[in-house]
Amino acid sequence: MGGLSIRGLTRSFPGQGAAGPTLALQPTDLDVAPGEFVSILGPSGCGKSTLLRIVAGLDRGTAGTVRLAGRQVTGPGPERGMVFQSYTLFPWLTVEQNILFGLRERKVPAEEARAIATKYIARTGLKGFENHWPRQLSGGMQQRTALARALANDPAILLLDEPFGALDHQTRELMQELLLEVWGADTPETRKTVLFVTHDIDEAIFLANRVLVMSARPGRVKAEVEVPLPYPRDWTVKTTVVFAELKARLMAEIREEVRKAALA
Ligand SMILES: Nc1ncnc2c1ncn2[C@@H]1O[C@H](COP(=O)(O)OP(=O)(O)OP(=O)(O)O)[C@@H](O)[C@H]1O
Repeated sequence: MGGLSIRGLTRSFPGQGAAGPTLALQPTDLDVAPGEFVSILGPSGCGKSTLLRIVAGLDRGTAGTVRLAGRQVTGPGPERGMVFQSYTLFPWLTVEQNILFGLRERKVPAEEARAIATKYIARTGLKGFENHWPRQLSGGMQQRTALARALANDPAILLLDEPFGALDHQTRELMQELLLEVWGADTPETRKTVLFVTHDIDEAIFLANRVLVMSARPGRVKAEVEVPLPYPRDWTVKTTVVFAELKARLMAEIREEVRKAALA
């Protein structure tokens, strides 16, 4: 699946009134290998969402390049699947229709589209809820549907911006396990590349091959930590010494940045 290569990416937003421009992202380089799962941690306002939105093609960098599977990103495309923190299902469509949406847009034949939807409904534990409306679903179920909708398009990369941020703690932990199950259901060759933005250190470690820490604004990648825990993982890895050591390292990195952001 698609590897990501970012070179010299910056983003500044024009200021309003007397305020000068906001530099959201300092020149940033980042390589993510095909099938790699990378978490991005950083203090509020450090440019995490900006980075993800540019990779998604929903925003443009002020300078620099983003390439996915060798192709320059210039706008949104079905090879990039996104899930946001806020619930973004189409309220006038059922669970199944939401999942079918991108497939219909791409004119995938109806029978094939339905088979794909059925596969992801099963993988995300939504069987029996196909005909429910989003308003009838819990937050966790809505995010399962959003994940299934993103995966149904068979994207090269999944861009997840705090997808579990609005969920209660227990649901969030279940969703983390579900995400790893769904991601791990593919073979290592066909596994999706994932960029996962979060504020939660445990979540970042539990999910990823590699955790990046961004500096306070203007953001840049200031540290990266490999996570040497084998997959498949379940919640018990959170109780291991390796996990605790990684957490201590990342807490030290992130505390420094959160303090800088708070004093800025
Ligand atoms: N459209 C915009 N216009 C002006 N400034 C913006 C815009 N989008 C983001 N910014 C500014 O850019 C900086 C980075 O924002 P961004 O949302 O990327 O941060 P973040 O790390 O995702 O924050 P959080 O963790 O709170 O979601 C912030 O100072 C924000 O106010």
